Amino acid sequence: MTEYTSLYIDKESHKFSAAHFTIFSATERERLHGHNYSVSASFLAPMGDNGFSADYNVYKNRLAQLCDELDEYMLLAADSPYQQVEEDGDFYRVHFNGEQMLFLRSDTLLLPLRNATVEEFAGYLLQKLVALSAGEGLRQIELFVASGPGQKAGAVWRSK
Ligand SMILES: Nc1nc2c(c(=O)[nH]1)N=C([C@H](O)[C@H](O)COP(=O)(O)OP(=O)(O)OP(=O)(O)O)CN2
Repeated sequence: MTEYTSLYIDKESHKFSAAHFTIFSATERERLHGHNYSVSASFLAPMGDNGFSADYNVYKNRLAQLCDELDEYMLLAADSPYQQVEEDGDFYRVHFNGEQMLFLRSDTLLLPLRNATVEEFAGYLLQKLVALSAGEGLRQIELFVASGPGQKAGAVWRSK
């Protein structure tokens, strides 16, 4: 039977600062604001004969890379059922409940998400982490995104 060990990466440096607003319904959304988001993850990896499972520095570097990709952007959900986003020259024009908002495209990431929430960010980053970690024998990865101390959401991937 394969022995598995869990590795936890929860570093203060794994964070990104971003602007967003959560959409609650067709008519309710938050005002634009920002967070210092933190990203952490756990990995279920096969234990090797010499008491070593997998180099956690590899996963630290991947998490840092994923955080960098989102750092200092306005994060917009492309797949919201309640808002429409169109390109308008240098801007994204966002339509929500009769309002229009303009965001500089160079400052904005239009992400394939239904909402700009910690649960959607966690799923998005997890997908990327799984792709980067393919073929490494991992059994499970759980990734968490926190919008502040004590409030976070996670997404889980399990190997088939
Ligand atoms: N399920 C979710 N609920 C909420 C999310 C989310 O991403 N997923 N996000 C928000 C807000 O955007 C915000 O991130 C949290 O707001 P709030 O907790 O009110 O404010 P603070 O982060 O400043 O926390 P304090 O406890 O007030 O310090 C809301 N819900």
